[in-house]
Amino acid sequence: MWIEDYALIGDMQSAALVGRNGSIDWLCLPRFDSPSCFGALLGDRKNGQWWIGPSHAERPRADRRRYRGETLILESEWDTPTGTVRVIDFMPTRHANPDLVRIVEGVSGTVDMATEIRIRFDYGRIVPWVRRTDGLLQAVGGPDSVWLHSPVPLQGGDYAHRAGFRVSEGERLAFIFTWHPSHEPKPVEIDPYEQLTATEELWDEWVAQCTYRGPWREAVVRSLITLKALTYAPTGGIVAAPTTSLPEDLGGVRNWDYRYCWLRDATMTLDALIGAGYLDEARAWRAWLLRAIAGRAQDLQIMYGVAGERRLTELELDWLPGYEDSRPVRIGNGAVDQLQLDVYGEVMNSLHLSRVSGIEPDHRAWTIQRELIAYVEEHWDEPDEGLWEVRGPRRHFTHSKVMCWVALDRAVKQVESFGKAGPVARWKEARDRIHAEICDKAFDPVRGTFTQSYGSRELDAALLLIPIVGFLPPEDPRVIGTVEAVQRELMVDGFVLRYPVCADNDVDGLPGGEGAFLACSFWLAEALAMIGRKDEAVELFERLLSLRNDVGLLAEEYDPRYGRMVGNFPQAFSHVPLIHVARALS
Ligand SMILES: OC[C@H]1O[C@H](O[C@H]2O[C@H](CO)[C@@H](O)[C@H](O)[C@H]2O)[C@H](O)[C@@H](O)[C@@H]1O
Repeated sequence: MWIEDYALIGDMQSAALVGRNGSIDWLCLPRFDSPSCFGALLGDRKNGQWWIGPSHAERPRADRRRYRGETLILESEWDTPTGTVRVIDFMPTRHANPDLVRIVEGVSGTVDMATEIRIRFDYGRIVPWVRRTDGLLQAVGGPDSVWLHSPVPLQGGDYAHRAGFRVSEGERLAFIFTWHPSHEPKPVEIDPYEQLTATEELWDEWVAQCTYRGPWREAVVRSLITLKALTYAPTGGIVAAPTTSLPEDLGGVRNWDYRYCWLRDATMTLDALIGAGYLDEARAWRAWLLRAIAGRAQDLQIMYGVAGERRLTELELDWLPGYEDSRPVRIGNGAVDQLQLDVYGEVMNSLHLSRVSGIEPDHRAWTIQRELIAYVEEHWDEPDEGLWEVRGPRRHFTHSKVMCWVALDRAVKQVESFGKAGPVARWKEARDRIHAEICDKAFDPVRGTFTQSYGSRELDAALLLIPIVGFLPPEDPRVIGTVEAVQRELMVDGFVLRYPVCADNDVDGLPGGEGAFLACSFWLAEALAMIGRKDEAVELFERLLSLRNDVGLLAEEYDPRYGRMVGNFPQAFSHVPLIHVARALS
């Protein structure tokens, strides 16, 4: 199954990937970052999978797939020689325990169906004990337990459970899969049809708040729903993606765990949500942020767990072969210990935007912001790992310095526009010093472009953010020169690489290549619009929209070598700039 063959369902605490053939290949419970109980995505069906589909052929692909209206309820339909059948997949809003519901619905004629379920806890490693209790199937392994309500009798064998059944026009059969801690009593069973209605209403109400009215509404709304699905409702934290180790380089080692809250990705997500009218999410995220980073500014991390956890130790799961043999499969993320100075700018910018959008002030926020600014004043001139989280040596990344400028600039604006207290003259002086140093050390006057780091020749697509964050005005020749250099040197088949990745260029300290980074391609569209080249911007934007899969989802990257999406999926970092560009071009 290609990455673009998957659709997302979720309950804003975790999410599942459903394949085009009706197979659920990824689900971690009870949280996004819990061990998987369906892990076939990173191995095979023996690592956990639940398939439902017509049995006239070997696991046929659905003929049609869509989300029901503007919701996260997935409908897959198969036309078979004897009739048409629909499978409705969704995860109801969480009550006591997480549920996954699969309703098989006869659309016309009569269709022979089959199902096969293999529950494997702990990322495919634990084969549970399975027993029948009160007409349900219960699987237990360590801390995890699952109860499965099946409307048809299941037969066990070869460590799986299977059934063949028939569904006729107008008939509905509901399967309910409920996870709960294994030491607790049997969970209360939900009514799947009531939950279907409730889930639909929930999404309808949420989407009704969207303020975007431009020509790309369908793409914007689907992206917003995806971002909402990546929000961990109990805390307000936002994960970068619901998957780990979907490779950036098919068969390669660039496989990372994205089931955490990056300050960078989350602040950008929040800005997109605020821009579309979603202020409650902004309030919840600000509260999450203040709890997560509470303490000393020097202890700030660039990412946290969904509840603000700080220890995200990176481990390799050697029993999983990885997606299309892309090893290693990693959980945790070593980048947690990196110095990435840009996050200070992103956090300051986001809190500034919240205030500009009318979100009521939180007195604790300014105290923390002042601590962050003090840190920036002391450390902005240090080398760091940068927003691309390079695993090579630290450098003076231009983007990091620009974002330190942003941090101070927004602090000054907080004082000047909102009457906050602070040493504004000192901050202005530091801000201007950083500006001057960047223009002096990161600009190549011969090629007329900013470069990735001080003194380097490499380009970096993050430089496209220079006009977007207001470091220089769009009409500045240095901005135009940088945009044109990115177009000349970083574009492959109409999309943008984040920086040159090739054998003789070890920018990131990792072997192998990678695809075009979708966020960067959107940034180029936004920068083109800003410098007045709107037709080119629209053309690039439309090209990017055409990469979305049949249900409107984007991974982190697109690899023109294979014409496939690569990297974790769906990725907030790709959907966020889609929303920004649609708004900018509208
Ligand atoms: O390229 C190496 C790094 O790749 C990952 O980082 C990328 O994803 C992050 C989450 O979306 C994003 O914030 C960052 O800008 C991207 O470069 C990975 O998480 C890192 O561990 C890895 O070093």
